[in-house]
Formats: sequence, structure tokens, C-alpha cells
Amino acid sequence: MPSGNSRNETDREQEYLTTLHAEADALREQAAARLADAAPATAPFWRAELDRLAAAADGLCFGRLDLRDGSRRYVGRLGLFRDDEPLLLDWRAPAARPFYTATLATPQGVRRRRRITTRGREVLALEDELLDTEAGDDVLVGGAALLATLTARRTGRMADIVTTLQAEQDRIVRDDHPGVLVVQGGPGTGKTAVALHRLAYLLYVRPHLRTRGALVVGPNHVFLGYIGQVLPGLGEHAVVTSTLAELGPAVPIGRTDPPETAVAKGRAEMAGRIAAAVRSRVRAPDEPVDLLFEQQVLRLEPRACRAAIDAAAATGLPHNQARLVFQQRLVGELARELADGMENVVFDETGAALDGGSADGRLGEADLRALAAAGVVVVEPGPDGPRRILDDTDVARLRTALLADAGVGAVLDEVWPPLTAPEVVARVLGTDGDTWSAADVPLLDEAAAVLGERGGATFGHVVVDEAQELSAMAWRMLFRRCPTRSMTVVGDLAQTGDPAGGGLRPPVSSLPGTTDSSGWGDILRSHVDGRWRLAELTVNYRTPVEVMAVAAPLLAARHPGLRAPRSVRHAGEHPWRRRTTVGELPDVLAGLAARHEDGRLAIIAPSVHHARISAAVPVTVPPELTDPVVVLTPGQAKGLEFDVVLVVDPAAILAGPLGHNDLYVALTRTTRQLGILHPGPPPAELAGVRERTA
Ligand SMILES: Nc1ncnc2c1ncn2[C@@H]1O[C@H](COP(=O)(O)OP(=O)(O)OP(=O)(O)O)[C@@H](O)[C@H]1O
Repeated sequence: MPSGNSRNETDREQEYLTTLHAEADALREQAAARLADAAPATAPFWRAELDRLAAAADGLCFGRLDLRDGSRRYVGRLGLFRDDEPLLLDWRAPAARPFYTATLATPQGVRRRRRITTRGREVLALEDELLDTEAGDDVLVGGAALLATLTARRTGRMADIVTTLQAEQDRIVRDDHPGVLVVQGGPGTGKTAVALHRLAYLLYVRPHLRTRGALVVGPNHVFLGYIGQVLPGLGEHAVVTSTLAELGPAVPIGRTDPPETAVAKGRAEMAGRIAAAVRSRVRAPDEPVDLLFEQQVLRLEPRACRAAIDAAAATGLPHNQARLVFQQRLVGELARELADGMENVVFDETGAALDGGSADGRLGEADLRALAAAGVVVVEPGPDGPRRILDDTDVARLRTALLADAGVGAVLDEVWPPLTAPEVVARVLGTDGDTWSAADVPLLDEAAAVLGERGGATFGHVVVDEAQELSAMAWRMLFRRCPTRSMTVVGDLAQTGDPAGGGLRPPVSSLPGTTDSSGWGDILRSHVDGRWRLAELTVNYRTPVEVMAVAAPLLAARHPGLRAPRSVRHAGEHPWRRRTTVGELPDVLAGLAARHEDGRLAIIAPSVHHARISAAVPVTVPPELTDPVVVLTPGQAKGLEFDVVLVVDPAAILAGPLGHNDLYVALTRTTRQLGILHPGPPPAELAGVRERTA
């Protein structure tokens, strides 16, 4: 039903929308025809174009701006033109910006903002906001589209928010900061949504990013699946998504570290230890070493060895590449020694070399006397020294032969061994290197970088979600994937669940020129120095007022410097708690899950309860978010949201290494209803929640 507008208005918008779709259809047909005839090199372009047009088919146009000068702009998911006249503006175009940012106080030339709700090719509703106080009789409607989105049932997949992006979010989306932009904000403030829209925006305004590549890093596959539709929905199909572990060297992860081990492995000092471990494997011998090469003995002097090591180290190349420099240098030295030895050999008058039989083939005094006695005429060296018997090509061949010689190679490898990342890390950790943990991946990546092993792909822009979970070593790995240091980093230090992550650091105040009391400066300084900026989001679009009233005190207790985000709406329902025994828990949950019929329900419980809960409540493992019911740990629930959340055994959650943060995360996952089931008495933090007995 059209709201607040006459039937005629809706008909007019319907007509316009039909025109836009006809235009988009024509483009689609054109692209399909070009694809059919395309050479292999251009086919991907036309395929991408078809994907872009398909993504815009639903919600093609969602807004209109009427300007004070009498002109009109339509805003939608892509730009459409006829004879160079814009029919529809891409939401990312500068001219579309007032759709998100114009207000009564700063109307930016806008008289009316109209939101157009559509389904497929049909106009369903119009919602007008007048930003011109002198304008007369139209109806002022604000926020209905936003509220409708926020209260809609969850689907298990995040959707884009392009039609209802708010001004504080739009500022971040269009922020052109070239370095690292950190988006800090409490739960539900739209950090993830905003970061993804910013990436879509950057791909639009900096097309070269498409060739350099864009990457979104998330904590796990469930999360990546949850956000996976957003960018394709915005017409961006070429963005890579990955967990952190997948960015590093491919090793099977077969072990979980205890928290204190993970913390130790995540510290920046590990980089120094890895570099030192590699350096310590390069060692000149203390004594000369004799090498047997083609029946000749060559002497490797410690001094020559040290000179070759210094020359190789001075190149600044990674270990395995610098090793080749070392070998070339030393073998060059040995080849010269061999050649010199040969130049000192004397010749008889027929030109034959005379071998004195000594180790280096030279003739001693006694040899010469014996030869003279035997009547052999020895040709003396000329004024230019001994006659050269080896030219440059021969010496080069000699070097190659020396390098290929197993015996010579073994001695050189003693001095500067070739190394692999796993052996370096195993040595640093004092393990056998048979199995690896997730915390080992950044260490392996670090070692691979020091050694010069081929690194993973690099990207022109990287979005890092749940960035508070990253250790210092993980950050180092990530920055290696982003040489331009152009990143959108989103997170909330109060939600840190990994003890190796950023949330444990005491917040520091601040770099000159920034207002960082957030703690992010501490995390980023060593990577980007001053090239980062903090942006904050303050409005909670997910969690209703009633639920934040329960969650906010947890934040205040642990993070007094952080303010809980302000919820935009009431749910009209109060959170409740219910006491059970551990034994009853699965049946109680099964009963609640069976009665649940509207939207998505998440049971968030510490992992110790999962087996028994999953036996009573049928769920998919690993969790499938589009299922009506899922069972998750607080860590797995991070970044996700559900219509109804049941938090199980909060005391056990609180007992974890960062238990307060985990409970805060668990409590803030709901868009509507929150229930808490506690075996035994409730933790003091939740004692004030209304108790339900059945
Ligand atoms: N402007 C908006 N219009 C419509 N929905 C919005 C808007 N901003 C945020 N939302 C919705 O609010 C919810 C929370 O957003 P999002 O997951 O991005 O928040 P977050 O800050 O990353 O949360 P958390 O820190 O808890 O992971 C999502 O459903 C998102 O679509």
C-alpha cells in the first residue's frame, strides 16, 4: 500500500521504474550479446557486467531527491543514462550523497527526499521527508523504511543497507582516507555493514582497485557465509573473502593452544625470535675447511666465508635468496683459487703442463731440480705472469661445476643452510612441527617472509572485521597482504574474546593529532605509524533498548572508557531469566526451541554444553545460519544476529579468560527477544533480570 502519497504519485513512480527497468533490460541484452561474441580476454568483463546488472534487478531504484532548483534525481543500485542524461544515479555517485546526508538543518539543496519501496518491478510504497520548512502540504514521514528493515525477521544472511544508510554511517562509507580507517563501535552499530558498503564505494571511486584486488577478512566461515551476500547484492562480485588462517601458509590445523600459549605466540616479540632463529643458522667455520673437488683439495678459509656472509647479508634479501648470493660469492672465490693454482703450473717446451704431484699441482724446488736432471726444459713465466690456461668461460664453468658438486654444496649448506618456515617455527617453539594451531599460522607466515618463500596474494584494499581478535603477529601477516596499507578495520575492543587479541591492552591516549583513547593506536602504530584514523559509530540498530539495559552494565564494569551504543528502538518485550539444573537444561531448551516459530533462534552456550544440547535440539553441525535454530558458542556468535537468543549458563561464560566480553557479545545478538537459562543462582551481573519460572 502506498503510504502518505496519492495514488497518482505511486502510478507516476511506477511508470518511471518501468522505464528504468526497460533501460536495464536493454543493457542486459547488449551485454549478453557481447558475451556471446566475446574473445576469451574480454568475456570476463561482460560476465561481470551481467552479474552487476542482475544484482541491481531487485531494488533497482529506491530513492528520489527533489531539489530546490526544481530538478529531480533518482537514486538506485547503479547508474543509468540516456543520451548522457542521468536517469538513475548510482548510490555511490557524489550527486546521490544528499539522499543519505541531507537534514532539515543542512538540506544541501534538497526540498524533498523520497524513499521508494519496491518488490521486483512493482512500487509498493513511497515515504517522503520534506526538508524545506516552507513547503506546504505534503506529508512528512521519517524512518519508517529503516524501522521496517530493523524489525523484519532475520533470514540468517546479512542484507545490504543501501536504502537506509544513516548519515553517520555514510560519512564513513565515503571517507577517502588513504591509509587505515578504524571503525570502532558497540554491538549492532552497523560496523560490518558500513565496512562492506565502504568497500563497494571504494571500488566505484577507485576502479584500479578492481585489478589490485579487494579482500574481506572475517573470523570464521559461518560469519563469512553470513555476510557473503552483501557485496554481490551491491553488484560487487570480485571481492575475495577469507579467514585469517587461510591467508597464511597452507598447513593442516590439528591443535588448539591453551590461552596463555596463544597469547605468547601472538606477541610481536615472536617476529624478533623468528628473525634471530634464522640468523643464528648462518655461521662461518672457526677453522679452515678442506674441500675435495675433482681430486683437488680446496681450502675454505673462515675469513673468506665471513666476507661472503657479510656481502650476502648486506643485500638485505630474505634468507633463502641471500643464500644464493653467499654461494655465488664463495664459489667465485674458490674458482679463482683453483684457476690461480692452474696458472702456476709450469709447461714444457711442447706446451704440456707439468704436474709436480703435490696437493695443489704446483712444482716445488725439488720437482724443478728433478725435471732439469731429466733434461726437461721448463718454460718460465713471462713478464705478464704465468701463462693463462683458463679463460673467463672456463672459470664460469668451474663455478657452475663447484656449485653442482654435492661435496662442495654440503659444506656451503653447513655455513648457510636452506631453511623452510615449518622447521624455523618448530625450532623457535621447541616442537616437532608435526601439528599446527591457528596461532602458529602468523608465525609460519612470518618465517616464510624472512626466508623469502613465495607469499600469498596481495590486495589493494583489505576490510578486516572483528579486528579486535587479531594478535600482533596476525596484524603483521595481514599488513604483508596489503602493501598499500589501505584498510578498513572494524571492531569493538569490548567484544574481544581471544586473549591474544587487542582488547587486553590497556587503552593508551593517543597519538598527536588523533583522539585515540580507544586502544587502536597501540595496535596499529608499529604498522602504519600515523596513517590511520578512527571513526566511531554510536547508534545500535540491532539490539532493542530493553536488552541493552541488561548488557550495558557489563560494558561499564569492564570498560569504563567505552559508552554503550544508543538503541534506536524498543522491542516491547523484556529479557527474562530462568533457573534450571544442568540435567534439565537440554529438555528445557528443546521445549523452547519447539515452541519457537517466528524467525531465527540462537542458543548461545559454552562448548561444554553443546553435545548434550545438540542431542536434545536437532541442529546442523557446523551451524547453518539459515536454519530456524542454531547452537553456538559466544565466540561463534560474534558478528551475527538472530530474532531470539537464549543465553545458556552465563556463569560458565563469565568464567572464560575474557568472560565479561563473551557474555556481552552473547547478550547483544538479539533483535527482539532475550532469555537467559542459568543452572544454579544467576551471576550477580544478571540478578536484576526478571525471573520466569516456566
Ligand atoms: N542504516 C541501517 N539501515 C538498516 N539496517 C541497519 C543500518 N545500520 C545497521 N543496520 C543493521 O543493524 C544490524 C547490525 O549491523 P552490523 O552487524 O553491521 O553491526 P556491527 O556493529 O558489526 O555489530 P557487532 O559488533 O555486534 O558485530 C544489521 O542487521 C544491519 O543490517
